[in-house]
Amino acid sequence: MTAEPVPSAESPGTGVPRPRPAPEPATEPVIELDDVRKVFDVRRKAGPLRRERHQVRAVDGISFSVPRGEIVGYIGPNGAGKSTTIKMLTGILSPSGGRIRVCGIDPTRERTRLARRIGVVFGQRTTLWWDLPLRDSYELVRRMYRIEDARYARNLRACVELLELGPLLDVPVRQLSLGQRMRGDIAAALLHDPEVLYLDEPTIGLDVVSKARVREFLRDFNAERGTTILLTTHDLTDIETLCRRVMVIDHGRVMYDGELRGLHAVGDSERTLVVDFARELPPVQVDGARCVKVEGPRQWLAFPAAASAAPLVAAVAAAYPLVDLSVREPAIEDVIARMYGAGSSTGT
Ligand SMILES: Nc1ncnc2c1ncn2[C@@H]1O[C@H](COP(=O)(O)OP(=O)(O)OP(=O)(O)O)[C@@H](O)[C@H]1O
Repeated sequence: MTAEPVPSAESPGTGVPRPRPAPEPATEPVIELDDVRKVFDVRRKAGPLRRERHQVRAVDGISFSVPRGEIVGYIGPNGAGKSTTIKMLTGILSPSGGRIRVCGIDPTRERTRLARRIGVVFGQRTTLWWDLPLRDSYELVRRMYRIEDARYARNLRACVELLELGPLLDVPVRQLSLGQRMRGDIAAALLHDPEVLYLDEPTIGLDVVSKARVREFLRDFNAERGTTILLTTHDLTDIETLCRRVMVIDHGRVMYDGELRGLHAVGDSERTLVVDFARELPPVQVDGARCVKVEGPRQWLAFPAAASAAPLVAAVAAAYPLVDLSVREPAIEDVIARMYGAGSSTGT
């Protein structure tokens, strides 16, 4: 955030300097929700000729704030209320109650003004023009947002370089692979320099290499530009790589708000060390882990997700003929299920 210099001021007619307003703190919230609710009225069949009205509380009293520059993981089971929250944050849906401010703007009242300050990427849908080459889609984005030439050229150059889009610029969107299209979509959302970026499942369906590339780009972009990011995902590695803070939503309420490590501790979840030995061995015995599966020379060792893998790797390597290893994260659904088993909590 750029702090504007505060001009000195005098009280009218007195000549006595008025106290200056305090400068905004560096951690000024850029997203603020206070007791936000969204109720949908739906009609459902109650007989051959009868329909009854019914209310769905998609978001049921959510309050949180996100300081500028933070990346927050916004996770939860299907139907938890994540997309509804994001739609309200963009102004697509208006809340049934409560207060929302994004960059100080009420999204419902000033949706168009807000659109210039936010970017949105939906992993399951493209915002690009299917039959146009990427370059032409970006040109349309430039006109829609009325981005000045110099700024557009600078941002396009940065996105093309960092997302490796150069060879793809003249390819019609429909001919791009899912990973290429996703990188194209992310660039489209960033050309107008948004302060806030909403990412809804940005790595869904991508292969391991494409996922890693997208995550690396987002991490670097956030570090360089200080863009605030709200990330919805079912992939725990997205969260691990990008977010210090995670919020778990269920039934339209915040069930957890804190560090991922804390969520693991609450849910008592486990990671798995997958080890390949030089030969078949009986299930290995090491402190802090238990062997949960053996398949030929490969074994799966479960250990507490909040613990470091390093001592375990050292112990296995010292005692057994190790050839290769990898660490697998638990599925988000497993972490949340274990969290419910332990009783819900707030980590902040
Ligand atoms: N337009 C709508 N009309 C009626 N009900 C809706 C509407 N949109 C969402 N809902 C309901 O609100 C609840 C929350 O839905 P929402 O799409 O926000 O969940 P979600 O957490 O994004 O789920 P997913 O992970 O599956 O995308 C669900 O019960 C859903 O059926």
